Amino acid sequence: MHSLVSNQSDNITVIEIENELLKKDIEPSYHFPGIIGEGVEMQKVYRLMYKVAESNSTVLLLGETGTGKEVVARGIHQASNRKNKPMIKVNCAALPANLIESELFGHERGAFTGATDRRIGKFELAHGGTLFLDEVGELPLDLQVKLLRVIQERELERVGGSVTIKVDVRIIAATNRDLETEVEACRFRSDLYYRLNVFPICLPPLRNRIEDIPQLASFFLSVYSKSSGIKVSSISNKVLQQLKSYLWPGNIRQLEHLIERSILLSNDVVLKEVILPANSDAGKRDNECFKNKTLDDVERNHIIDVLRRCSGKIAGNGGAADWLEIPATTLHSKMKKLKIIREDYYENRV
Ligand SMILES: Nc1ncnc2c1ncn2[C@@H]1O[C@H](COP(=O)(O)OP(=O)(O)OP(=O)(O)O)[C@@H](O)[C@H]1O
Repeated sequence: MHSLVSNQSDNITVIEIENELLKKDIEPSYHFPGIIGEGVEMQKVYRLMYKVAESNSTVLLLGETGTGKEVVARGIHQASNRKNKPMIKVNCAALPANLIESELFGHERGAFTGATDRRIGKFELAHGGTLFLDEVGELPLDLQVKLLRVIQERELERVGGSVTIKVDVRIIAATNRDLETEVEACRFRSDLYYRLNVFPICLPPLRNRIEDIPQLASFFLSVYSKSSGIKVSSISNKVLQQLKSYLWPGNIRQLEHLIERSILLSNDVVLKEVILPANSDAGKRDNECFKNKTLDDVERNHIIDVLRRCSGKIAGNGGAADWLEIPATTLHSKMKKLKIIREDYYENRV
């Protein structure tokens, strides 16, 4: 009897492996509305977005400034079951340290001088939806502790309040810092880093996806031609060549602004001239955030997170396999392959 069961599960595994191989041959190309770029680097990003969107897992978006982290955060939110609830954005770098706490968690009337009314914080506003923590690497250390608690417990108290409020929020965080370096330098708490780094997605710099430049440039051309009322409908080959050989330290944002400016200066329906600054060494840096982030790393982190949320339950109703929508046998083989052991996901909470 025992060998029959194990043979059956072996057969299932073989069929699944064959299916996986077949799927690889017909890997679909993904598309997210409003996100331009069909090249191979963005296909990798879309694939990860697609895989994570419908889960509740925390996503960490990494990439240089202007690479589209906010655009991707919105894409994930729109593709999730939370799309009819708000996505609330907090820019952790834009607020003075003393205001971020009440911005995130809200405050009660009289909590501090100037708190003349009760204020609902962004966590509560995002209830049922998504909270986008932009520039999370800039968060002061004392607030990192408070954020960690809300992420772990999904509950908070408003500043000056004593009532505990439960929140159902999906977190997407973004940073252009190398958080591992920040952790080593003791500027970012390692426990918060591990909580956020559940499903990292690295956005490629524009210089690594030059195949997308013509499409992005035409997209911005049509947007800004329309909004400015100046008819410029195509781009000369010479300009396209220039755009492709530039290193784009400011990434897509820089390309967008360049096209906007060039339209205003153009007096032809074909864009024949753009004024690009000289390439600097800053743009030549390798994209650090790709370091040690293979698809296996991403998959491993995601499985561990799901296992934690399912309190270590693998099979059956409410188990991790159920959540991941794969057979328990597949999950077992993935765990074996990715060397996931009980200690990775079973926490002894005090
Ligand atoms: N794939 C894309 N398709 C269309 N527009 C894009 C894309 N990626 C980025 N953009 C545009 O480029 C600009 C910068 O994008 P975004 O703000 O998402 O970048 P970011 O990585 O969050 O930047 P920062 O780190 O500076 O906050 C925005 O105007 C956005 O609309």
